[in-house]
Formats: sequence, structure tokens, C-alpha cells
Amino acid sequence: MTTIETWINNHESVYKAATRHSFIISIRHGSVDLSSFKRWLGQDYLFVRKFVPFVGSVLVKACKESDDESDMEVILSGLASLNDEISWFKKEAAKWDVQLSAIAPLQTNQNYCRFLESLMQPDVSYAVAITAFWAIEAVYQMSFAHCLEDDAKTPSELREACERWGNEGFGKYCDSLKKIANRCLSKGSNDVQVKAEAMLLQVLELEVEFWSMSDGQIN
Ligand SMILES: Cc1ncc(CNC=O)c(N)n1
Repeated sequence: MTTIETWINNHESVYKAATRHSFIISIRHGSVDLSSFKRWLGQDYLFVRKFVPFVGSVLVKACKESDDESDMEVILSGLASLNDEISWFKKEAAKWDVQLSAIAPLQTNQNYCRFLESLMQPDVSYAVAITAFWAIEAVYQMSFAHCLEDDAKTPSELREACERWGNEGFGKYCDSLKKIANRCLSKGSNDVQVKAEAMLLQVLELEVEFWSMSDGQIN
């Protein structure tokens, strides 16, 4: 088993809570409250704008610390898709009459963004940062792919959102990130491994809270 597989097994309940949250299940069932979807849209736009500099910091770490040149290309493709994603959020917000410029980040979103900032510090190793990057992307991939399965009743007007993260290409990109993370972790010290596992757990918890915030359960 790879390091990440072992950790996912160790933290199965929070992993499931993050990738099969009631908000996602409600999209899959077609019973989602549209005010929740709009809240998610506005809050996630703000999150993604903070996620870009985090991914930039991972790219810088890869250039300095990686022993494999191809890591840079995978991370760069992630940044390129974030560029498209920001345009998509603007277009989608217009479609739903969501005024992005009027939205303030909710507390849960602020907490997550503060966590991203802590991971941007130079003393955070590449192995820890790339593991966080993989986890953040993988939660969205796993969640939205679930909304696109054959028996899903996802409303047609929400399919495009689900396809952004649930498509096959995004799945392959997440697999590439996972491979890089596992390689770095297998070479990492015990201290790096302990830090990375704790950080993975934190990402999963923050993702659960982000869904709960979107669903209006918390602020
Ligand atoms: C809260 C959250 N987590 C993960 C992602 C997926 N990464 C980039 O889009 C996202 N958009 N929002």
C-alpha cells in the first residue's frame, strides 16, 4: 500500500465525510437547495482566488526541492486550469445572478484560507505542501464525480459545475498529483510524514466544514 492509501484507510470516516457530504448527496439526488448552491458558488470563487497563490507556492517549492522535472509541468497545468476556473466562476455567477464583488468570505472560508497561508510558509516542505495540494483537489474530484455517476439525478443546470472537477481529465491530473505526493513522502523523514498526515487530516476536516458552510449549516 502507498503512504496515502494507508492514511486514507486510517482516516476513513473523515475521508467519507469530505467526499460524500450531505451537500454533494443533495446535488446527486437533485434535491439541492439553490440558495445553498449559490452560496457555495460565491464562497468557492473567493476560496479559489486564495488557492492560486498557494499553488504558486507549491510550484516554487517543486522548482527548488523536486528531483523530478516533470512535477513542475503537472503543477503548472493545475495553475492553467485555475485560470479557466476563475473565468468559469464569473460566467456561472452571472447565470445565477450572484454578485461576486458583493460577497464577503464566511468564517469557515476564512479559516480555510488562513490554513492555506500557513502552508505557503517557506519552512513547510515540498512533500507536505504537495500532499495538501493533492488532497484539496482530490476531495472535489471524488465529490463531483459522484454526482455524475449513471444513477445520479443531478439537475442539468448543475452538471457543468460537476463536470469541472468530476471529469476524467481532472481525475488523471489528481492521480498525477497523488503519485508525486507518494514519491515525496516515501523519501521524506519521519518528521515530514507525521506532519503530512496531520495536515491531510486538517484538509479533510476543512473540506467537510466548507460543504457544511455551503449548505447553510454553519457560517
Ligand atoms: C473548498 C475547495 N476545495 C477544493 C477545490 C478544488 N480546487 C480548485 O478548484 C475548491 N475549488 N474548493
